[in-house]
Amino acid sequence: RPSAAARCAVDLWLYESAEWAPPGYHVLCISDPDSSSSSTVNLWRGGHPDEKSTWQTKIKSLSGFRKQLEKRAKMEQQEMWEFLPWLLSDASGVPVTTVSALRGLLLVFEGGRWVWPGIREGFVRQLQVPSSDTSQELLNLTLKTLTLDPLAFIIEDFFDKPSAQRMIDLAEPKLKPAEILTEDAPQERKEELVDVRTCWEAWLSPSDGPDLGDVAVRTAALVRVPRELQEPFRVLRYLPGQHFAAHTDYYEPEDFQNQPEVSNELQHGRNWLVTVYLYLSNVAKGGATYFPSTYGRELPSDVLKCEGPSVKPRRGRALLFYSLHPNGTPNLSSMHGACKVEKGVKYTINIWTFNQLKPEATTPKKGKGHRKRKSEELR
Ligand SMILES: O=C(O)CCC(=O)C(=O)O
Ligand SMILES: [Fe+2]
Repeated sequence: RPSAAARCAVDLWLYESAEWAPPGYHVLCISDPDSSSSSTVNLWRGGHPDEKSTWQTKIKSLSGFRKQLEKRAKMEQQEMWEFLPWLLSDASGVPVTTVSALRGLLLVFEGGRWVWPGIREGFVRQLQVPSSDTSQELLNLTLKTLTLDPLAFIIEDFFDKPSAQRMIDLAEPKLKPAEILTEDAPQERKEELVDVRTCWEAWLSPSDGPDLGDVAVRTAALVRVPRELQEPFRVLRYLPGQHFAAHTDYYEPEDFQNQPEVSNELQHGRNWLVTVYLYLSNVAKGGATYFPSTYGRELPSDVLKCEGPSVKPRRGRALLFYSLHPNGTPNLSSMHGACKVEKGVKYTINIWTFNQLKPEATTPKKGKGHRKRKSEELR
């Protein structure tokens, strides 16, 4: 009989070394039941190649198996599961909802959402996503791991050149200097936020044009999180000399201390999960997106200092990175910024995806007293 590893092709799913496997991710391989109707379960806790455990079990119910798994994987009970239960999924991202789907390779994401495993720096994964809502065509994509902490991936040819130009043309008349509104942040934080970004911005919606609609569909398929959790797209334009200081895309509770609505959401575990940046233009010099604090490295004292792994703007290229760990907690290593453009003009589209919808209870019922959220301004 083939080994469990061979049967389930776990090599595509296990981290090469345990050192930087992120919290809240587990890999499973379940054999079909034998004559006594028991199945063999192999669990690689943490996605670590050397943390394997094996047991026999008669699987009777999905909830029973999930309880078993919570124990075996030593998952910590999370309050957040009330709103977004941990995810048990097959390798194509389909959640397991029946006992009969409990077989073969399965993945656990304690934060309740799919998070692409990095495996190792430079790892290349092939996948297919629908090209658009309206066609049956599939687009072949290659996900290349840039860093394991944060989990960041580069994708080439996520959209084509003519569509990049059309998206720029749509955004151009709407561009305005990017504003930073920080009235709710503590004083010292406000000072930090001055001069954070000097680029111009425009907001676009996926309904503004077919290219944007296609990109929305592709992004949702790529990150395996429904489109309803995407926010409107932000286009940024950087002229020579313009930059975006290092920051995180997830919300820091302290920036929302006077906005009970958002604070409450954060307490429920609602936050930004994943960011996809689309590079719409080639830039002759400068303008790379950089990660100064990978692998928990101390933040540079100068948030404008462009250092660490980086991604050069290139028309058609996309950068995908996670602000949250697979267990749903924010990752400070996801800090990033945009180096000053030195020559050329950089255009990007930022697509942010939340991990969950607003908890019902926190949705304001009345318009009065409902303040405009400052969220976008702080990102
Ligand atoms: O333009 C970039 O490369 C990064 C932009 C960014 O970090 C943001 O919009 O949040
Ligand atoms: Fe950002």
